[in-house]
Amino acid sequence: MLNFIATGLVVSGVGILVCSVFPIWKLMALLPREALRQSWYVLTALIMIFIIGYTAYIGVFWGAHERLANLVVPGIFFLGACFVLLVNYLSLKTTRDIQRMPVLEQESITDPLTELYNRRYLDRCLATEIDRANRYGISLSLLLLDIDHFKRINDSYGHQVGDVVLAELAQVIVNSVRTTDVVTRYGGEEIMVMAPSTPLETAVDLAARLRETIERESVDVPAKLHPELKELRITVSIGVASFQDGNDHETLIQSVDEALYRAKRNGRNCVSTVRPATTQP
Ligand SMILES: Nc1nc2c(ncn2[C@@H]2O[C@H](COP(=O)(O)OP(=O)(O)OP(=O)(O)O)[C@@H](O)[C@H]2O)c(=O)[nH]1
Repeated sequence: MLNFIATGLVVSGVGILVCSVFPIWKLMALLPREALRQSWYVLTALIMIFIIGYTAYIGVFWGAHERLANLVVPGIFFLGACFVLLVNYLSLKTTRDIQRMPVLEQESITDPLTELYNRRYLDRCLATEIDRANRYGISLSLLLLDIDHFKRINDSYGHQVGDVVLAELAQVIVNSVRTTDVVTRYGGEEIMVMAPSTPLETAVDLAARLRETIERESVDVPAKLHPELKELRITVSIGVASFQDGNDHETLIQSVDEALYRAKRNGRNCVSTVRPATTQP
């Protein structure tokens, strides 16, 4: 009976060691060429030597396990094999997690529909830019765009068409601003552009240019979403606000929100600031 148990432990150990090679193969496929591969080849070679050693042990000590104490070595063999499997599996999992980290980080700051940055990212960037503006006296402006009567588009053509409109609008905006500007999906159909080193007048010009471009360009609607509707035209209202000494995050956001509200109140499809000046189409 004890011989049977000892053989069972060692044979199971061999099986576990064989299995422990698979995580290494998978892990090596994930690693960049030659990076650390040598070490994993050495580990694989050691596992092969262990397997030979385990097998030799069975042959040499066949039928020699008559006392309970004789099970200590087969027991250690078995647990050693479990240890190797666990270490290899955890190494594979850790490597996968590390490789996924940049993807997860990107996903956590990206809006999936528009592929713009999300509000979390804006808050982070805005805090940094406000610090910079405060310290070095650099200008900083925000533009808040809101699609006019977007509810009507959703109600008339469906939410999927609304989603297409949002995604295309996002691309138009991204293609129209500087690469240093940060474009984010701020809310449902609101898009915020943070323009560092941009004074109010320049930001208002940018907003006017964006408004015109959006009014001029039509949104292509895929036939499968709405067979009769090939293209759709939209307009946006834009609020603009700039950083002034002593402004904090909340005040700046409140100002741009207020400016957008003014633009809506002034009849939509226009640009407005918290100051009285308003540019009409
Ligand atoms: N398709 C789609 N619609 C959205 C999304 N997020 C918000 N909305 C819709 O946006 C609409 C916003 O409606 P309102 O706040 O009444 O604004 P509006 O109709 O654009 O009117 P004004 O802003 O006053 O010109 C609602 O119908 C929301 O359901 C989205 O991700 N996809």
